[in-house]
Amino acid sequence: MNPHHVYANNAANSTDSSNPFGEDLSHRNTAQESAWASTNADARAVFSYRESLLSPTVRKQMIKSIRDYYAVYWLSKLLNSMNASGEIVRCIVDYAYPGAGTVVPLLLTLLPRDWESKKKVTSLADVMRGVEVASMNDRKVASATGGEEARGNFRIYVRPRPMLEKEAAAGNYHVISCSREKSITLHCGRVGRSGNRLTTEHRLYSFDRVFSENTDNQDIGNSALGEAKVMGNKPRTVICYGQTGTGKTYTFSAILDSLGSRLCGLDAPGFSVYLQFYEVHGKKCYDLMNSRNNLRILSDSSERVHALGATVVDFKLRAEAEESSEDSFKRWKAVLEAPLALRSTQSTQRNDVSSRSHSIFTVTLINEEEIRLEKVRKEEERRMKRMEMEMDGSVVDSDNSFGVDDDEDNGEENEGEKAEEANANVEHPAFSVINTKFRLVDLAGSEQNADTGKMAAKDHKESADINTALMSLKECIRRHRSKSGSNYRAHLLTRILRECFTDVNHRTTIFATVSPTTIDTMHTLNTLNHVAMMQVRPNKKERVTSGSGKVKENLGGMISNVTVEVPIVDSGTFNKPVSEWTAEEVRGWIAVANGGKFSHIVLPPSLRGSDLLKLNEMNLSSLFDMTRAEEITARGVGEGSTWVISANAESGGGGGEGEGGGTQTEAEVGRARQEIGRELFQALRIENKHIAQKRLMQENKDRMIR
Ligand SMILES: Nc1ncnc2c1ncn2[C@@H]1O[C@H](COP(=O)(O)OP(=O)(O)OP(=O)(O)O)[C@@H](O)[C@H]1O
Repeated sequence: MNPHHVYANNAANSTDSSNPFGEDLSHRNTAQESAWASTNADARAVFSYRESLLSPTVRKQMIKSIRDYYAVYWLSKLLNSMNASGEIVRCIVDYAYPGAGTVVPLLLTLLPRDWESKKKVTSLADVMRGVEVASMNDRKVASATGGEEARGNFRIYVRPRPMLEKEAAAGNYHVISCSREKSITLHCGRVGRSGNRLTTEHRLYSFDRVFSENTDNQDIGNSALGEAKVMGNKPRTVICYGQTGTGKTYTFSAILDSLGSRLCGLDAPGFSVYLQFYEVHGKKCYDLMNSRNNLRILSDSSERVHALGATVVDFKLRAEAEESSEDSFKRWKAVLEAPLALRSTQSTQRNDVSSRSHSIFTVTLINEEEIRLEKVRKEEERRMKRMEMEMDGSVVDSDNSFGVDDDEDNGEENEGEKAEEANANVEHPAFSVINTKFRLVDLAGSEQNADTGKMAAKDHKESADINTALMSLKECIRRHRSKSGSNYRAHLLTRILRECFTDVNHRTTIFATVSPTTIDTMHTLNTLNHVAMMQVRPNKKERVTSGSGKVKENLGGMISNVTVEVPIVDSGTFNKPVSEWTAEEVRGWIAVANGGKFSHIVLPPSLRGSDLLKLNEMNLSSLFDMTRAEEITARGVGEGSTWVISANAESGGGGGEGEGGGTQTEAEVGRARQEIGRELFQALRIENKHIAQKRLMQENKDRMIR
């Protein structure tokens, strides 16, 4: 047996946590991560993203890739605007990035000169195309989102929070950036299964509004409440949505303060303000204004939803004539202090004070005169009805119009009491005459199993309930947007928010909060993808070209997706003969040679250039003599320390790495192996010849100068 083959099998069975790059990979080897790596595709993705933070080599390349993306983005914009000649651009680029990174080769692809010899960088040319698509679509979206009608009654705002101190201390770096108040770019990096290449994806999304990390709370409050004096003249719901620990409650509190300060500064004699505050926890509903009393959610005959028995606090705008707006605001804070403290929270792995429920706060602003008139009208209606019934000789019924009681979990109640309470609610001005209604919702955060590792079974169930509620909400919004009917009855939360999907006059703003850090890339991706789907499509027919040349369906607000493959090991300049390459240089070359064709191959860590040259085509093929089953087993044990090859990945499938691919017969795998061995053999010789030529030219040049 070939000695290298023996090594391959040893490597596959090794439990050594070091990898060919000499890094500490202990973080890869926990039992859970091994399980993730071989079973759950989603968890595997989290693992790859984490790797782009934890491995110093990957981290360096990831940061460089983000920097290069922006350099290319702005330089391509500059190019477009100044109509510069190739030579000028080359000078600018050389000055700004002297021989560094991928920027220069990227921009060189723009220049007609040398175009033919740059053919091997086709994927880089694709990157440029992607960037152009991004800037083009940016303009399209800006104009398409202009009309009020076209935008529908949902608005999507995105608020990234700043990086927390503990995150920075743990070595996190930024993977998002916001520009021009409308767009946000998320940079995702995923390490390929071989450990040789990093795929960086730069996803540019456009929304109604994107705040910067430094936006202050007052700005947030103003955006949530609108420009109107108090809170707009249309009923409105603001929903804080996002991953756990990203600032939903922080944003919710900011909006509450802004609302309070607006109301307290109001000089509106004859108006009353009514407050309700309750939370949905699992299938139950609790009154936060009154010691967490159990509430029932009922729908009336016109399908309006009411929290039966919820305390309605009459907040006097000016308790006394001489009360200042500052004192009024203090009163506002005092009224809300107890309910805020009563919310279900828990310390979790991601947030010391994590909300475990969905809090719903409602403010109703009512003109007392209208209430008086409404009462008169109602009394008159009742009197007429009674008279009609007396004339018919039928029984007089109460005007309890509540028809549906869907929450079976809340137990039986005395019917008389229920009717009485229902009447009380119906009669309450907050539900009969509404001049302006503003509802603020702080959703519980979405979580993934990776975040809930230390939770008890009960907490996992709670977390699953939260995710179910959020899924229902997303589905309702998606259906509403695609006009395919509403299914708000699916969950208590969506029943409460029914008007958002059924009332054409109701305005809903989603504040999607996201984390800026590497470790949360997967979450941020999910949040942005979900809110992008909630956003009205700027143009239904619009398609987006990704950097890899694939056409993808536009995700509502998402407008561009650029994918760049980055070798993890720096290739250096390759100006010494192959026979002199160190093991590190061999890996560097493997990662980039033939446009990355061999990048998924993992070679024995100590294989030097001289060793490689000794192998013929057959010997090179046998380096990868592993069946698919072995390959999968090998993934669990310190990824990157095994030799793997997937015929799928190598035959141009692109997505072969880490995806598992389709089933292959042994003969197919064998053929693929032979093919790659032959190509590798030839590529090595061509590279050797090329280096020798370069050397000769350089020597001639030096001689001429002398
Ligand atoms: N924009 C911001 N500026 C400064 N700090 C912030 C910001 N957003 C959030 N934070 C901080 O981040 C932490 C988590 O915020 P918060 O509790 O609001 O998250 P959450 O999304 O409500 O989490 P959960 O879903 O678990 O309840 C808090 O310490 C908060 O002070």
